[in-house]
Amino acid sequence: MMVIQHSSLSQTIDILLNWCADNDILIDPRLQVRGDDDGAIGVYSNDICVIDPGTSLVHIRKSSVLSARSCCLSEYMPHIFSGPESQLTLSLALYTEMLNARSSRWFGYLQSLPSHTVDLPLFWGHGSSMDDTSHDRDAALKWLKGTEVERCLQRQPGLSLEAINSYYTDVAEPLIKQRGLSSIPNLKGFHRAFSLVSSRAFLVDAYHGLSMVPIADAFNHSLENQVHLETEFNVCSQCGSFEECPHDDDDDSGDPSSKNIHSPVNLHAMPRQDTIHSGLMDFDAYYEMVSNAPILPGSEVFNTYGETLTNAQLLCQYGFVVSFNENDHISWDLADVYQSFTNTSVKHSLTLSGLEAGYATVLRNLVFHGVFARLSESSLVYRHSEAPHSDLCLDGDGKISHQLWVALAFPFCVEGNGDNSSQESFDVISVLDKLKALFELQLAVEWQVEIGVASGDSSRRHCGNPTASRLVRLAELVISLCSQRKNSLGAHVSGHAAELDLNAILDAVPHDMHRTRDILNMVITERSILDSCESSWKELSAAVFL
Ligand SMILES: C[S@@+](CC[C@H](N)C(=O)[O-])C[C@H]1O[C@@H](n2cnc3c(N)ncnc32)[C@H](O)[C@@H]1O
Repeated sequence: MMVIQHSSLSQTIDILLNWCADNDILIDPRLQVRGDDDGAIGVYSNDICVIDPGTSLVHIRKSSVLSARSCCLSEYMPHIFSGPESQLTLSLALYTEMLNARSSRWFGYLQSLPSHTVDLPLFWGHGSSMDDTSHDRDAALKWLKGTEVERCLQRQPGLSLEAINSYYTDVAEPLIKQRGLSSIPNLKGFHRAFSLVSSRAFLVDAYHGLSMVPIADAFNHSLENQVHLETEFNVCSQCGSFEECPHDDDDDSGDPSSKNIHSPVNLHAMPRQDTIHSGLMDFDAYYEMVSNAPILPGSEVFNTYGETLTNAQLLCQYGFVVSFNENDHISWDLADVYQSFTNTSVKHSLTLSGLEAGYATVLRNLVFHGVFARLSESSLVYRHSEAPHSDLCLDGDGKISHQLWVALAFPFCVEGNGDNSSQESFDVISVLDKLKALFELQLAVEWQVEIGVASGDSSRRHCGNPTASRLVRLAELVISLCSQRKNSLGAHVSGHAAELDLNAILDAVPHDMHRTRDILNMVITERSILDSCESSWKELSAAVFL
């Protein structure tokens, strides 16, 4: 195993920067790579002037990135570019170089990486029960039940601890032992490599795929960010060529547009100001970190690891959370929604597959039918366009996504369509008409609530109206979905999170139990989102007056 011989973070950074110079990684002199008191690295502006957007600040020679293509065991590795397997393959690539220690051509870079396994929830259940963090880990694991963190962990079965351990035993260890690297491998070391890949890797192009990119990975994350990595993804997947190459003929797709199209990832339409090199430079040989916002003198320069990442996603992949995250939301899948029907008095005759098929059909036809033409007028439903994991969610204000609204309202609107209501075929137009009428009525009632006319003649006109009855049942479902979720938060803990004074519990947790504190803060956020949604729909339901 590699032993770091340096005595301080600044020495580590010096070694890194010397290695960068030797490996043709060019950093604008107005940037400074610096350590902080916690031993972490960040990038800062050390200029006295603002650095303009569109400035190319770091050039990273493509051959300097560490990937399954470039590592010492490359010829024995599959080249997989996406999905869980690409993370495992890159972990193996990184681990082999870590085992090579000083003889690795990335030693100067590797010695600058965190020397411990990044603290991902994935590993919390499997640390030593003897160490002084075990109490914190155990408490955090109990509180994360039913939260978005648990859902994040479950969403990637291919990257569960069991899957990682099996990959190590079945693939990584045998290959490393067979090739006889300088150090003996062990599972703990592989976990560290995996955690570094999870928290630092970039998908750069069709040749290197997921890669460790020195210096690009020294920037910390913020939603208010100033730089991003720019790469040309569509290079030749066999030789990395940006130009025409002999492998072009190997592409038998017959689609000429699939060959060597150089559409950049993260392209910002700004004039480029290359300040590093005044002479001739082969730009195709580099990836670049480019500014996308003004960088103030002396400030830290941030990248974003994803514009839509929630705290649960940040914690699971990168091991940290931010204090206020506007992306935080609560998600369900269709099976959860279906389950909620059976937990209420709402009668329906749908099967889960009927709901899945109906939901998909309705979503495809929504726009043409204008169901949500007046969506912007609603204070309870929002248009959810980004769907990295789930469409069925509540946003940070407790509004439901239009997809969740459809999934919940569909059973009431499909009933009465003959015997097909439990089948996968139904009269689409009739269902869309009912959904539209339902949403229009909801807007009218929302308006009544807003102006304070929650009783009186205007609402009595809903009496006996089947659309009004659907609206009440929809509200019942939303309320039930929220309360079920609240009851499942920290489900193990004596008493449901829904009833506990979570702020008092948080106050009593010592500050060094940061995992428990982070998770409790998330439980508090999730409960307040659910409370807010539940109370608005109760108010709406009370205003319908059947
Ligand atoms: C790509 S690295 C960034 C460089 C890193 N600070 C280092 O010392 O090498 C990602 C890691 O930096 C830390 N990090 C990045 N952004 C952060 C933020 N906004 N708050 C707290 N930690 C952050 C986390 O530990 C994360 O796993």
